[in-house]
Amino acid sequence: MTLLITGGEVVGPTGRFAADVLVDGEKISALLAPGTGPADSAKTIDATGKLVIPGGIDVHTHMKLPFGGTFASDDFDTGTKAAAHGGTTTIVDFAVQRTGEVVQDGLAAWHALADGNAHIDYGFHMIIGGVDDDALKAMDQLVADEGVTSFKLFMAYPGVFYSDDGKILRAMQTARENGATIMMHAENGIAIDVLVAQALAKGQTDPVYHGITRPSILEGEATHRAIALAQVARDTPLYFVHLSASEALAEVAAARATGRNVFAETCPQYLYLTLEDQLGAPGFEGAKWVASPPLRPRDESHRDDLWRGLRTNDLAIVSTDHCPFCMKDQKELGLGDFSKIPNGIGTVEHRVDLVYQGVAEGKLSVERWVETIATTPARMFGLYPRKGVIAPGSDADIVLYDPNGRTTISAATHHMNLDYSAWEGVEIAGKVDTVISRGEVLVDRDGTYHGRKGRGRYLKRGLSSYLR
Ligand SMILES: NC(=O)NCCC(=O)O
Ligand SMILES: [Zn+2]
Ligand SMILES: [Zn+2]
Repeated sequence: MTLLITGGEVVGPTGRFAADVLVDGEKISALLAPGTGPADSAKTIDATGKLVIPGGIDVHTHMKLPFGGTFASDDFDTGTKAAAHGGTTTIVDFAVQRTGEVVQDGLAAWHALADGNAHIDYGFHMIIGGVDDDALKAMDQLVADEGVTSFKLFMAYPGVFYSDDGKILRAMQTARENGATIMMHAENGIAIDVLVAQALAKGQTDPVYHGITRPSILEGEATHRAIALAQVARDTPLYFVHLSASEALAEVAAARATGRNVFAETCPQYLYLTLEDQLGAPGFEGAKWVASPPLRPRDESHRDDLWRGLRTNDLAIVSTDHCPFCMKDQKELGLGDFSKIPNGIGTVEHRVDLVYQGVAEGKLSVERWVETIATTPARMFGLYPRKGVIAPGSDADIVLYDPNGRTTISAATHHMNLDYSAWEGVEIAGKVDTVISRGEVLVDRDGTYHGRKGRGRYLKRGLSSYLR
């Protein structure tokens, strides 16, 4: 079946230009001069006045992540349907291995969660929570056979996912040999645990102390240490997830200035929200925004520095770290003890809009918007050019975006399985108009959903094509 998208402005790595897009089946078949497409297409969509962009790719989600005695409230059905509504047509989620567990069993468990349930295409990173000889061998096997080419390590969460510097170095050395990318949660978890215990001992139990006991300098220190370890491992490609702090960004920028394979993402919560305004909300309300790293102080330069980092490409990607927990029965596990609040914020449905708001406010070009939400995620994680670009031969994952539309975010209208919105009431000067996945309209102009669970396919990812 052919689909012709007419009258729009295509946005891609080479800039923005007027072109019609011809889709044949699941693939883009041609970009055409406006008005020159075939008259007999089975379906035509008028994209006049719309931006025509590659489907969003969110490379950091945690559907059903086990955390703090519960599980993230979105599964691959609800979470990927919500993603589609927000213009994301691919996610890369995190399969989990803990100390003593077999890596391949963790991957199989995530396939069991996702296969047959996802509405959009998906891949997996692998969390390595227990670095040992078997896990290091498994990394090679996942790269060679399973299409898992990126592995997340944690310098935080002692006793849960934490790896010491020796384990990190061994995993980096393994990745250096098999071509994988190491993804790092960079916070000094050992020092943070001391600060947490001291706060609780003083009766400081409100959510805001989650932020106060994870100071940004301890993200900066861990970032520096991880970069040094990667250098010792002969410049293993190193990607910092959910970077939140100026100090961490400065470390990444310094390493990149010397040509190192160091990359980083940030997330919308760090671009917009703050310790005082959200985490410091009255009573237990701040639990809605408990995530690690935490939201940073309003009057420090973190948010401005992160937007600048997105412009300079010291920050290459915006992902969500979508890890939602309902207030009822989940976040409430931390009533009276902030350290028991499950960590995570739900944003997978709003990333495309929230980053576009940066364009609307003059903080980001429309080209950088597309690069950071779709093209670079595809290149960084071995999905390009199948995904991440409007080009002949690429999957027909296409979003029409209305720069003249308006969006108001609310739990009353969102599709995530979450009993509140971390973004309640936020106004976006723009709107996702139509969402197409492999040539199929999932969300049409009036918001009707046409997708279905199980249509999403597992993506065996290649190695990064973004290395310096
Ligand atoms: N970030 C967070 O608070 N929860 C998800 C797990 C992780 O990314 O560290
Ligand atoms: Zn993390
Ligand atoms: Zn995460």
